[in-house]
Amino acid sequence: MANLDTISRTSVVGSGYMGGGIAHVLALAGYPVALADVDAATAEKSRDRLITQAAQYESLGLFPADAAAAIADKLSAAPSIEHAVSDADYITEAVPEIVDVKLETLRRISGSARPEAIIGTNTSAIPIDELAKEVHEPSRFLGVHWMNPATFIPGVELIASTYTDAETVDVAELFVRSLGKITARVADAPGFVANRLQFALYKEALAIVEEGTATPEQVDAVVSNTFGFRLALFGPFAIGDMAGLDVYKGAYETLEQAFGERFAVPEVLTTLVEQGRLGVKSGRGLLDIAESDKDALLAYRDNAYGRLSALRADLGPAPGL
Ligand SMILES: NC(=O)C1=CN([C@@H]2O[C@H](COP(=O)(O)OP(=O)(O)OC[C@H]3O[C@@H](n4cnc5c(N)ncnc54)[C@H](O)[C@@H]3O)[C@@H](O)[C@H]2O)C=CC1
Ligand SMILES: O=C(O)[C@@H](O)C(=O)[C@H](O)[C@@H](O)CO
Repeated sequence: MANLDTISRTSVVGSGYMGGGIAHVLALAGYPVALADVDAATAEKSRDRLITQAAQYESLGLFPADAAAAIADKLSAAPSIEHAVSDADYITEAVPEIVDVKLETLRRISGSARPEAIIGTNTSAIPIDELAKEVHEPSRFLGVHWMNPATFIPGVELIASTYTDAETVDVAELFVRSLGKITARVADAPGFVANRLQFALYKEALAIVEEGTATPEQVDAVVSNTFGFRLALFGPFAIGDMAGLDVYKGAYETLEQAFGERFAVPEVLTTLVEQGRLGVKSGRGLLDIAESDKDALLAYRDNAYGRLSALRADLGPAPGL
């Protein structure tokens, strides 16, 4: 049975944007965090930066009282990668998204870490199987994809490679959840789920701008105030089931006429509509939402959207955007 008894000391290799945020979360949870970077001086500067940032977050009420002192107590700057990982039980790799840099770093990490130490790479899109080839004892290696900024985004993707031991995934999931994060296990495909979808959207948004349909500012306003607003609370399939898959099918037919194969009506959608599985309005859609939950779900939705609108009104517009 997976448990956290085996994790007491952690290390973050690559103490930049993501590694720094992950180090904040680990330190706030009470774990010693050994920071490593390109050299000792950079690791030391990162430690200073993270303590200063923690004090700022604390003053803003984003971190608990005394967070900066607690983080200062837990963060250390290691003289080397090898030194940082030598006695760590859980190691985060967060060096730049350059395959050769990651492979070399993972070779160094896994060559110096204890064989039972778990190593999680924060890669955005590189298949874990590809990175595993340079990892000594790859059964303890997996993708642990935190989102930017790691401190405040709740979701973390967990990606096992062909070599990852099931126990490793279980312990990593238990650990990341114990840090207050929401984990999702996904298969080892390039971009996993988050970036595969995020970058598909981004490319279509660029096409909209390039063809003159909207400016970048208009695209951002539409997305953040329409379906992006909904995505803060529900995923695309829940949203589709609440909208009505017959409506989705009709919209795809229009888009297919305009844009061709790229927007062809998905076969699964045609099948569901033919079966009368339109979503909440017909009892079932792509998801198995129980009929008995329908009213409560829609009531939850309306309340959540109303409260999210109030929060956004309270926050006001983002400066400069
Ligand atoms: N920035 C983002 O929005 C997100 C990035 N990621 C992924 O996280 C990883 C890190 O990205 P960022 O934090 O944005 O990069 P970053 O550039 O902010 O930080 C990378 C850190 O690694 C250090 N570094 C570079 N080469 C090194 C080496 N050979 N050994 C040790 N340290 C080295 C750098 O000095 C820097 O401190 C990448 O794989 C990236 O794709 C994942 C989610 C979001
Ligand atoms: O957006 C995020 O935080 C993650 O999905 C990422 O990995 C980033 O997109 C990164 O790839 C570039 O910011």
